[in-house]
Amino acid sequence: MPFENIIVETRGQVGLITLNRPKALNALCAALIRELGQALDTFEADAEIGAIVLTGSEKAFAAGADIKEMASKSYMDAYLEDFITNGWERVTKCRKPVIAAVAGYALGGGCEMAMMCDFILAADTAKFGQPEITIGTIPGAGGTQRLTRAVGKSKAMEMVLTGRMMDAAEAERAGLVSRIVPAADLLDETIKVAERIASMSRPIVYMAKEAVNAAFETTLAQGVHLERRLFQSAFATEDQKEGMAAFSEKRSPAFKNR
Ligand SMILES: CC(C)(O)CC(=O)SCCNC(=O)CCNC(=O)[C@H](O)C(C)(C)COP(=O)(O)OP(=O)(O)OC[C@H]1O[C@@H](n2cnc3c(N)ncnc32)[C@H](O)[C@@H]1OP(=O)(O)O
Repeated sequence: MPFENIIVETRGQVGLITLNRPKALNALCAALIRELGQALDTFEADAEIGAIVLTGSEKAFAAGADIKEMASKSYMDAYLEDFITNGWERVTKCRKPVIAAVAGYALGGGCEMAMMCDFILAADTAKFGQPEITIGTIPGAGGTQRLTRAVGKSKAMEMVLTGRMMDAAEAERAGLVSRIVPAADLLDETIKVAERIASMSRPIVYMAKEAVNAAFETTLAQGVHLERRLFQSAFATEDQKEGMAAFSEKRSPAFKNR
């Protein structure tokens, strides 16, 4: 499928989506968001793909929503098109794990898009921020909620109220990113991580992702209850039998995704 704002490739069992509007620092225009949704739909439907990587360029993962495109919207435009919900949250609906590989700027909607992924690997050049306040608005794609859950109220509030950026080291200390990788190795390392996930049992990966995500949506008791039921369900899979047999027989498991 031809895309104008993203590059879509596969690397073995990994689906790779590269945001590709270099002149606008990958600003997230409506067409890009539409294309991203189509690419995610394709990878979700592809039985060969076990994990997805979303990345940008060396200079920018994404510098936010396209300011020039949204500047003249009226309230009624924003309300009727459900501006920012529509399409943006597609990544949060993926069952396959989506990893953000972030180098350079991840600002505004760029930071929000990275946070919608399952986890973030950051280059040492990464800079995260919610600078919407500096252009007379507030985060509208989940930033006030996901950043607060990721780094706590104090840091999130400071960033949202001042627009200050966080570098990669601060983002790692605060728990926003899982780890930092030298910029030159970011994509290879992220694909390696995605390949490892893709080599695991697909249904078990889905269960694990569902259980971790529940931690953000439920009480502790409800989350632990869901985890227990999913854990018990794993015993209904062929892959649980295979994984545990392979351990005892000191060999690698051959998962069948069943
Ligand atoms: C999703 C919501 C609801 O939460 C809302 C948002 O996301 S609002 C957007 C939040 N993001 C920002 O406010 C960041 C805006 N960009 C910048 O502050 C700077 O571009 C920078 C600090 C990231 C980089 O600065 P610099 O290296 O000096 O490059 P520039 O010359 O500024 O940019 C190069 C080129 O890209 C265009 N650009 C950058 N960001 C955006 C954007 N978000 N929307 C549209 N276009 C963007 C910039 O205009 C330049 O293009 P030209 O004007 O030279 O054609």
